Amino acid sequence: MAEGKVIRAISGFFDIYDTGVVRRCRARGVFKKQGVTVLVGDEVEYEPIGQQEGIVNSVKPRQTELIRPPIANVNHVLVVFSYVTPDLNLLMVDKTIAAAIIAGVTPSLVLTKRDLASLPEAEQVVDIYRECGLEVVSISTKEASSVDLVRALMQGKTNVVAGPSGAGKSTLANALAPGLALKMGAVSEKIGRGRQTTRHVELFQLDAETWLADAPGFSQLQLNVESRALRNYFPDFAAFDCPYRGCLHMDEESCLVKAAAESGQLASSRYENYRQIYQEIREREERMY
Ligand SMILES: Nc1nc2c(ncn2[C@@H]2O[C@H](COP(=O)(O)OP(=O)(O)OP(=O)(O)O)[C@@H](O)[C@H]2O)c(=O)[nH]1
Ligand SMILES: [Zn+2]
Repeated sequence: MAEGKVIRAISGFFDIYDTGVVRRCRARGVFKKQGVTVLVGDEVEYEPIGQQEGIVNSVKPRQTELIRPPIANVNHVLVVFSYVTPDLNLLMVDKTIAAAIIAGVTPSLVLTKRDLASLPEAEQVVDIYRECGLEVVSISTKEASSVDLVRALMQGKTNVVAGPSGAGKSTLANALAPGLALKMGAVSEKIGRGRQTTRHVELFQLDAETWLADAPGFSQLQLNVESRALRNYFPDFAAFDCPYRGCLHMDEESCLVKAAAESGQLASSRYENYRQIYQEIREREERMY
């Protein structure tokens, strides 16, 4: 039995990559009955048929599974935001980082348009997220040295890019892999400003161990978490050991996270954004029950 990786799914067929060769495969007939799904990113066992085809026999257990975009085994999210045009929105940055951690995927922060940003402001943001334990790069997408920094972050991982429109995601993809960006560019032109639904996730190989998922129309990961669990996905809060173990870091008198934000030991934006995201999830929960 051979093993490979699903890099594309097209109307009932799965393109399986195995040591330099891509085969168009079908899934075993019983998959449907057994409720087995095959996702892009899945590691599978397959039975080769001739040189170019095969049958997928089994799907290996997934490390991670993103729901939107539907993709398996991504282990790294490049969270791409620009300093300016559009202006950096730290609430959105914090949401995206939390969403990645909730999905079990490591986030790294890529701050673009460094050439247009003011230096002290830029350094402050970099510091906030390094304090959270993230890898942070501050780049000008058009400089080769910047692209090398990002490439180093991605090395050996299965990567997906998340970030708002205009942050420089396509420009970055173009610099990383010219062939890929051509495809991405063509797509975004066709779909214009509208929400697209027809194109599928696809994995592109950057080198032997490095993959980049192209998920058209995707910019924001979903926050699949209960309000009371949100605190577990702000790793920088763990340094402050609130006496009340169930502390939600909201309005508890003895909260050390809140105190740290007030004294400047913790970035106040991180704490304010936590509160905001907590409230948003609470409101969603209240509407549900
Ligand atoms: N000055 C400067 N401009 C940049 C940089 N990176 C990207 N840009 C420009 O910013 C604009 C938006 O870049 P895109 O790569 O299209 O952004 P995107 O995130 O792919 O946007 P969507 O396709 O809408 O999701 C383009 O005009 C780029 O040339 C940078 O580091 N510095
Ligand atoms: Zn607390």
